[in-house]
Amino acid sequence: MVSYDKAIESYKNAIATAASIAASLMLVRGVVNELVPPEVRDMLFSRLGYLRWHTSSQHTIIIEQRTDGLSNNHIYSAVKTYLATRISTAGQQHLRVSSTDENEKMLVSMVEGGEMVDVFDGAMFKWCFISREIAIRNDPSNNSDGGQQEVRSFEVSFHKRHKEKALKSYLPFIVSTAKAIKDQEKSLQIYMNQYPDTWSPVDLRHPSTFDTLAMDQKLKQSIIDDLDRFIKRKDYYKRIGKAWKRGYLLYGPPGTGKSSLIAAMAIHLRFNIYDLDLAEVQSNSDLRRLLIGMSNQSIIVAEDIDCSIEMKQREGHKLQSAKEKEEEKVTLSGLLNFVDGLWSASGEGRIIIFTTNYKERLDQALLRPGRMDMHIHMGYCTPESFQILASNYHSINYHVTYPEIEELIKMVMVTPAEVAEVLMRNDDTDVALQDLIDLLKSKMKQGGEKKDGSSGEEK
Ligand SMILES: Nc1ncnc2c1ncn2[C@@H]1O[C@H](COP(=O)(O)OP(=O)(O)OP(=O)(O)O)[C@@H](O)[C@H]1O
Ligand SMILES: [Mg+2]
Repeated sequence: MVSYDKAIESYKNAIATAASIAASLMLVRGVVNELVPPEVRDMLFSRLGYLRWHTSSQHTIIIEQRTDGLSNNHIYSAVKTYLATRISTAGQQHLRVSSTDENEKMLVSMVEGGEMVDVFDGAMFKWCFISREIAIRNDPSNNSDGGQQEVRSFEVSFHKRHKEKALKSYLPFIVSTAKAIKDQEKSLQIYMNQYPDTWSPVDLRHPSTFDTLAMDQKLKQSIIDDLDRFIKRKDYYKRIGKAWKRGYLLYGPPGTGKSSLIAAMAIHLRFNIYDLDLAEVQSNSDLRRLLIGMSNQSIIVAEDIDCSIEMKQREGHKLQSAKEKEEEKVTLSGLLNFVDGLWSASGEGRIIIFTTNYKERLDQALLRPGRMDMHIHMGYCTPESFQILASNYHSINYHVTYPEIEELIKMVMVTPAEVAEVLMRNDDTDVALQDLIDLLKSKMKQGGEKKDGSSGEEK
């Protein structure tokens, strides 16, 4: 009984001592604020922060915006990006919202002194955003005449038993998540070549993604799988000593989505597109310079290859001098040979895509196995692709006119571009679908029937 009372007593004393320490710390802070110069004050408070670290079960990590007062701390920017996705708008009284340009997404962040809690792997992390003014020392040598500088930092507190987790898992997780977010937001570029050998970029604003692409679902999935497999195989290509590249030949009538598929592939991979206009390339040496000027992890596209260039066999040119070869007009096989030679050394993933409206016009040398890894046929609209287009443009999954439209689509040669155009022309779904029926019927009358009623494949 006695020992119990004693324990209570000493517990009360401990609380009283803690309270008086806290009171004196506050007092100290007040006095210090009044009397002590700012530089010393900052040092003192950081010592008090240090004290707090050791006397409580909470640990704190401070992530300052600048590492040595100058260079940006990339963990700080990663934390900012990451927290913007975790912030609960409901729980915050004040939030800051910003955006760097009109097309950028809004970034939500905490205001000074704001706090939020994030849970990672069962551990609780309390974040606080701090902004302090610190005095800049007089330094005549670099024209600095003192004044104040704003120092921003994030502080994250957690129970000391999570220290390992914080440093070894949580912070690395934040950095990699932020990188993935940035990669996703980074605007892709499409480069076009200009005579003789320069690339000029514009932002890729093509809205096409695999979700909005109207094509056979199985074929779509097999393309996505092929791209994903390719991206994972860097080491495999290195081991077998082959250039880490993959070639796709897209063929089909105009308006069936070949260019849309290329945009969807670029967006899926987050690769830039180099749209190579071969008619602008005068010689192999220009082509070589263009290929060298491409950035890593990109897609090179040559559209309408049946019209733009001859596919000449190079075997007939064996007696040429090296100079003659460089000056020679560009051929597709020359392009493919260059690509093999240049890219096997660089070890970076590249995709090469050729498109044509007339596969049968292409030289057999391009079609033989091993030249282009995958031949993809983009065909006329099928009931399945019609449904994707209707859902894209009118957000519907069914309508009373579907059976009639689908029957007609099975019989008529209509491209997804034609269907898309009619659906887009009218906001009223009933009217748009009726217009489509009219179009299909008039095509039918003009003899635009498919030879094979069900496949939707171009013959
Ligand atoms: N399969 C499709 N899925 C979704 N939209 C499509 C599809 N095909 C065509 N479109 C629509 O039609 C427009 C033109 O299509 P796109 O430029 O992709 O056709 P293409 O096959 O490249 O034609 P071309 O042979 O004339 O270059 C696209 O911007 C898109 O709006
Ligand atoms: Mg096209």
